[in-house]
Amino acid sequence: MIDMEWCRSLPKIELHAHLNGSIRDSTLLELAKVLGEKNVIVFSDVEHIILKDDRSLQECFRMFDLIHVLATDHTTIKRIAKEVVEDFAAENVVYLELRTTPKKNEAIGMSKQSYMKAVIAGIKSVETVEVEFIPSDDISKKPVKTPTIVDSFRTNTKKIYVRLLLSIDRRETTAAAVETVELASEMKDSGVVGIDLSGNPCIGEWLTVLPALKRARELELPITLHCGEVPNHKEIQAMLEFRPQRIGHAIFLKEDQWKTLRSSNIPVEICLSSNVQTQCVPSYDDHHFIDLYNAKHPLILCTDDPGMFSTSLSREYYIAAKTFGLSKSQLHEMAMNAITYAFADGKVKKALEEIFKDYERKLTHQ
Ligand SMILES: CNc1ncnc2c1ncn2[C@@H]1O[C@H](COP(=O)(O)O)[C@@H](O)[C@H]1O
Ligand SMILES: [Zn+2]
Repeated sequence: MIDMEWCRSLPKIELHAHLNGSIRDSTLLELAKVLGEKNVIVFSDVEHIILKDDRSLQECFRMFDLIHVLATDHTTIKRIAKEVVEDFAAENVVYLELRTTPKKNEAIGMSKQSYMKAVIAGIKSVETVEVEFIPSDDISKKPVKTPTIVDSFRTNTKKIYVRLLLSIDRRETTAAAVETVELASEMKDSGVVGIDLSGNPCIGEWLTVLPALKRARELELPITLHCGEVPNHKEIQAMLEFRPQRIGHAIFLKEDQWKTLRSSNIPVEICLSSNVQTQCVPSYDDHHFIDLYNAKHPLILCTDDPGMFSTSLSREYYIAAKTFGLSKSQLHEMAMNAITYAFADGKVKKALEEIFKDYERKLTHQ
């Protein structure tokens, strides 16, 4: 029988998770309390908003504006990055491609660079699990031999690979978007593996961000786009023609756009809870996951915003199993296939394949 425990024990690959959408409620409440005491916000109003379930898509973006008020400074960003990695690792996520929008805030001396430095400091300060983040310098500094990821699984100590995507917010100007892309390129040796386009899909124009995405392509940075979260067919068309390495969501595609997607083989990051809770998809049963799955289209189960939608990657696998009647071996295969679509290099992918092989070996010996 497939239960949550089984889904948790399965090694998993997360390719679509936003840092500020992955914050624990308890941390948000704690941050809100501090700002409430300083009279920056009214705690009781904010408490109610944080604990609310089932937000519409537009309510989500209002919530993100609030989160960005609560989690502004470097210290808080560092703390959040640490907790988010620990939480994913606790779900047996063995490779996490975490995305975040580098933010500038002159009032507190924050630049896009210093924001990212705080994120990286957070990842490096994780305590509950071994983090493989920037292998070359990290490992050479370690005095004792670190176990390989396969060793870790044999002894049940955990290890997680973490890589970063820098997000462009659709509200940003072309210049700000280009700045993010240039920063991503500078940070290729610091764990950044690609670019994401996200933000409120009702705001911003494709042509505003296109120069930045073209620049990313010139710099050989893989790209993933939030595509079709709202029925903007002209934009969906332009995005598909751009041929990104991956897309997220892919909800409101017209018949001919489905055909284009299918023949393009662009992998789709599927976020079941996110799509249903925001009412972009009426129910799990109606989700396009199953059409893509049956058509053997490349897809990856992801959380989007586990904090915002009170979910986890294990739970997303469980929902897929329950809704679409998938077997253990189908879930296992889907989790393993995600390796192919990660933006990490070949060496990391090989190590991840080993983890899955080892997991299989363990299963057959049980
Ligand atoms: C629900 N579906 C979604 N659609 C589009 N963009 C989303 C999103 N969920 C999150 N984001 C994007 O991620 C930011 C929060 O994380 P970071 O501050 O970058 O770490 C949001 O402000 C939004 O731009
Ligand atoms: Zn997203």
